[in-house]
Amino acid sequence: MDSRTKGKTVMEVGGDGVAVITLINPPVNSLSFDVLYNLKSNYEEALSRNDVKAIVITGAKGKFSGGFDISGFGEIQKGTRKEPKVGYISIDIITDLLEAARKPSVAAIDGLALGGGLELSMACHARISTPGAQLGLPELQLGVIPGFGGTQRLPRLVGLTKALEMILTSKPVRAEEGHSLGLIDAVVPSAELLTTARRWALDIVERRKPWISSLLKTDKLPPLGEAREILKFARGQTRKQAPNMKHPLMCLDALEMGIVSGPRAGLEKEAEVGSQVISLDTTKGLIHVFFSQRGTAKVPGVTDGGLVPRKIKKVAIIGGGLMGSGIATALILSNYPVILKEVNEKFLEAGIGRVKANLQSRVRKGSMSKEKFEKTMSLLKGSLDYESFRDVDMVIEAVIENISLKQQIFADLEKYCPQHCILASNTSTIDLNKIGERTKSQDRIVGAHFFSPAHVMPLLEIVRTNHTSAQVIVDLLDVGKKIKKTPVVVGNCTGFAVNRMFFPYTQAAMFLVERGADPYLIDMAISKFGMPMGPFRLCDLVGFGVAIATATQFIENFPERTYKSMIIPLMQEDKRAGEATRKGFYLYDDKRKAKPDPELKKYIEKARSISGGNVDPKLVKLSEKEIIEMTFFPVVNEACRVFAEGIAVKAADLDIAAIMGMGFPPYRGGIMFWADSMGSKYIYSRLDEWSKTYGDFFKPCAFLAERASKGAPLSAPVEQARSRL
Ligand SMILES: CCCCCCCCCCC[C@H](O)CC(=O)SCCNC(=O)CCNC(=O)[C@H](O)C(C)(C)COP(=O)(O)OP(=O)(O)OC[C@H]1O[C@@H](n2cnc3c(N)ncnc32)[C@H](O)[C@@H]1OP(=O)(O)O
Ligand SMILES: NC(=O)c1ccc[n+]([C@@H]2O[C@H](COP(=O)([O-])OP(=O)(O)OC[C@H]3O[C@@H](n4cnc5c(N)ncnc54)[C@H](O)[C@@H]3O)[C@@H](O)[C@H]2O)c1
Repeated sequence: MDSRTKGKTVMEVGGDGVAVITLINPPVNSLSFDVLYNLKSNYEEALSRNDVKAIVITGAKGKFSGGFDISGFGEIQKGTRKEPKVGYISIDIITDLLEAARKPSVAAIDGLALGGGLELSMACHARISTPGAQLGLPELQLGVIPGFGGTQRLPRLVGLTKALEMILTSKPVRAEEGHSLGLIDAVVPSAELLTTARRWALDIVERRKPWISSLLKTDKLPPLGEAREILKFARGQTRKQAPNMKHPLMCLDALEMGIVSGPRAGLEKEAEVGSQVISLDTTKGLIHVFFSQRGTAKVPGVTDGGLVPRKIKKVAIIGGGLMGSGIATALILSNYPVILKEVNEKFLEAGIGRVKANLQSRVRKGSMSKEKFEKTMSLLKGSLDYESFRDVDMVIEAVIENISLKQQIFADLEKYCPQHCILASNTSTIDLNKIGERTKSQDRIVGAHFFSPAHVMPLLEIVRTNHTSAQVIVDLLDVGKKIKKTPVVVGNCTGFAVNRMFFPYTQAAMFLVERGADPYLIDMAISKFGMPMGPFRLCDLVGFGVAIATATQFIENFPERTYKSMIIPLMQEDKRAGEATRKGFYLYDDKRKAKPDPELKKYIEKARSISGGNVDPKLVKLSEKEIIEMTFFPVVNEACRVFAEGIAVKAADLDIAAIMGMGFPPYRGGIMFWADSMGSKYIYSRLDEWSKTYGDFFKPCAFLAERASKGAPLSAPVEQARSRL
């Protein structure tokens, strides 16, 4: 393959008169422009050759195609590639050349056909798939729309309601479901895929099988009035679920056009909208997230050294509380045998009970069978001592946040566990060097910081000290992948990346409220911005005990930039400690529904009198934009410090950490990406102004000041920022 080109197709014509065109672009045979243009020329050749009666399209190495090459969107966004004529690929190539051809085509789908891959197959005249293959249109998840005819062909193949479900949720279906939906014509074992597809194609030629153009099908479409009602409902739901995004509604416009005015008009609308969405900010953010998420597992100096992850056959967890039970659940769900250690029978039973409850909730929701439940639970064994730790490959400590207890446990682990065993801690704040102080095993000590609930939250912060070996990090990255977490490797410091970046967020909110802002308006503005909830609702959810413990760590470690508000401690004194006590910043009813509490004012006033601050008329009347800036720019400031200190290797890792650890809206691209969309100069100037009025809590850090002075993006690596001078 030419090193300048990205992928290709190859065509082989058999003695049976079938031309097999294979998509080749490892690792997922994505449809780059090179692949698409090659496909076009192979197709033209096949149509012009007298020895070709029919065509089969397939993908190399067990994968049909993962869709359009996503990096192509980036090239168009950056202007490094000229956009093809609108509709050139979807109408000129896929519809007029391929679907409308005089010779029939069959898609032979192995493994997966996603996005443009599935769309290409839907333009063929039949689809044969291997069992379990993933079929879907996940484009909305990337901020784009199905742009190779998917908005028109999918509803015609599976019906409008199912097509809407597949497109709006971005969730794929398996081949077997695809078969029952009418998306797939036959499911056959991998070894029979090509022969079946060839035979099917010849059967179409010989009229033994129907020659179906998906675009011309109407039998699965509801009557117009009903279709309009279905689309209206879908629009309403979309507005509610994705209020800050335009592209899902634009996608519905294309779908509707096809149903109301016919598939050709629908294709034209899809092409027009497809081209428009590429330049939306939300699309840029989501595409950045796609690549950044895959980039977190690439750690310079660690994963580029050829190290192979060792096999982790058995894991032990110490502490079966909230976190330990969640971590155990995540591990057994991915088939790791787990030993759970607790202090006594009662706590052990409670810990195992929590794991059971986590799994039972899946059984209740129908996502786990009873058999699978029993099998998964059988991987968990309880223990009250370390005897069974003699053959474990990894231990994750998740006992209460107490330094001397953790130090004792690690000293014990060194005695009982084999030499190769990884010694991990789930501590949220304690210095890992201190935890391992009483051992000689510093090279195998690492942080495995899960987020609560650990079996649900997607992020795993892997915390390395200066002594942690690269092998241990590679091993933990592999475990993270197997338990379906996105791992982010960070350095050792108070709060690591996520808690450290987001601590100022709650602090800023407390500051604003003490100076007269309305807490409920702050929560509302932040929810509208796209966070799952505002800072006050979050404090209630986490509980004031945890909030105070975390604040104490930050006050001790970063006193110069911590705002010491008394609101939470004052409420805690009155035994209102958040949602668990049904009272915090909000009041909670039996169904855990939150409502504002007029009594909150009393605590705010008392805290204000303790801090000596006054109500500031400007802060009483903050606009939503100002609320967002005053709460998130301090987060950006701290993220800059984390980046400058090398706690995170790449700014994109902080983007993923913010999205997956804190629920920062992915369509804003993550904290650093979002900050760069506003510019370092602007953020610096706002923080600088507030720090002069309100104190050092807002003071921009040296890194931010430097980048602002150069007009350099915050996310640029140091070298790149210099070169912009
Ligand atoms: C006229 C208008 C403008 C013109 C533009 C042209 C028109 C454009 C119209 C677009 C039409 C089309 O409808 C749009 C699309 O098809 S968008 C793509 C849709 N597909 C997806 O969203 C799938 C994305 N990929 C995945 O979900 C997964 O990668 C997977 C395929 C399920 C495989 O998962 P897994 O095995 O876990 O592997 P990884 O996720 O780690 O991926 C491995 C590497 O492959 C890279 N990758 C994957 N998919 C793509 C892709 N579609 N494009 C480019 N690269 C892809 C991924 O980044 C990994 O790379 P690294 O190894 O380097 O990390
Ligand atoms: N709660 C969170 O949201 C959260 C999030 C991330 C990390 N963490 C960290 O995870 C750790 C555990 O937190 P948690 O919320 O699960 O606490 P928890 O109080 O719910 O559970 C701790 C468990 O450890 C057990 N334990 C204590 N000493 C033990 C010993 N010697 N051997 C075995 N078990 C022992 C206790 O009996 C208790 O069941 C802490 O370090 C915490 O900072 C907590």
